[in-house]
Amino acid sequence: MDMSMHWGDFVTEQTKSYGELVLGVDPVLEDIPLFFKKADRSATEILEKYVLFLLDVAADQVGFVKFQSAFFEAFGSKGIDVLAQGIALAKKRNMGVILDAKRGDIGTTAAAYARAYLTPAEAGSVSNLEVDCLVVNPFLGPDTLEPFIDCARKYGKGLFVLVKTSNPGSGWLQDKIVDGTRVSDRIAKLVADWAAETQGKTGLGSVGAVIGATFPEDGKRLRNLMPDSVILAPGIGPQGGKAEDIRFLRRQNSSGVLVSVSRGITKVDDLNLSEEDYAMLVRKRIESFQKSLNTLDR
Ligand SMILES: O=c1ccn([C@@H]2O[C@H](COP(=O)(O)O)[C@@H](O)[C@H]2O)c(=O)[nH]1
Repeated sequence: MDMSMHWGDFVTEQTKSYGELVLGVDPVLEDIPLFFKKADRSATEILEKYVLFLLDVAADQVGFVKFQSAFFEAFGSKGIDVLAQGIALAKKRNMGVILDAKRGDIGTTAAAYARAYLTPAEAGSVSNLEVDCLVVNPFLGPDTLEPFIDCARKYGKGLFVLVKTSNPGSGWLQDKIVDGTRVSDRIAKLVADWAAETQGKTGLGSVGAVIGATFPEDGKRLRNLMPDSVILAPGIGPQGGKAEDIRFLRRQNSSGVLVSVSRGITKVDDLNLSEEDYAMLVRKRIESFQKSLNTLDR
């Protein structure tokens, strides 16, 4: 996404060309096929080859990639270097880059996170981890999200605020009623206000929400509360969500939904398969998820 673009407009454009599926990149060394593991390669060299391979294989099929920061951090500082390389390659391949780092902290620290991930070099950032969109955590309160929203206002960056997460225990706090309102609805209303304030030409705002595909009924209610937001829906595949579960997350005109799938695209049982077979399998899985999403009633 180039610097003059607005996240909501970019999402509209990319989903028209490539559909709603997002390639999730959550690399685990033990799950990487053996053909990457040449004897002279270190763990981070294997990681690098694997991540760049996935991006090359999928680049003409999907409009977005979501990197899960934790899986890179697990490799230490060299893992972060690979993340930076992956971000650079994805941008070069015209993919929108989402970083799932679930950041959130008191204002000054949030401002440092915003500099790390959402501030362009043209605005003085020296970070090589600048992405188009960041997943953020609202637990510390709305004031702590302001530095991120500022980057959305100033640089057109996108945000996904955790509203209703896909994990089985998400209801423990997110479904609780506080002052007569569910916690998730309360966050959704904040997101809706920020989205309305940051709308682009296509009507989608820069501030969106994570809603797990594993809770379709909540999704329906929450989408109504956030009509102008892009929704990121993880949870399809190993977590039990199905393509049809995202139907009610769509808006009427432009879809406004991104469906991220990580293991369901990249994880294989047979680690002995060849490079050609792995590439073919990844492409076939992407096609199959896209077909399920495209054939859902609109
Ligand atoms: O509510 C949430 C928020 C984020 N995630 C992230 O999405 C992927 C899911 O991986 P799969 O292999 O497709 O299950 C992972 O990076 C999570 O951290 C989520 O699952 N749920």
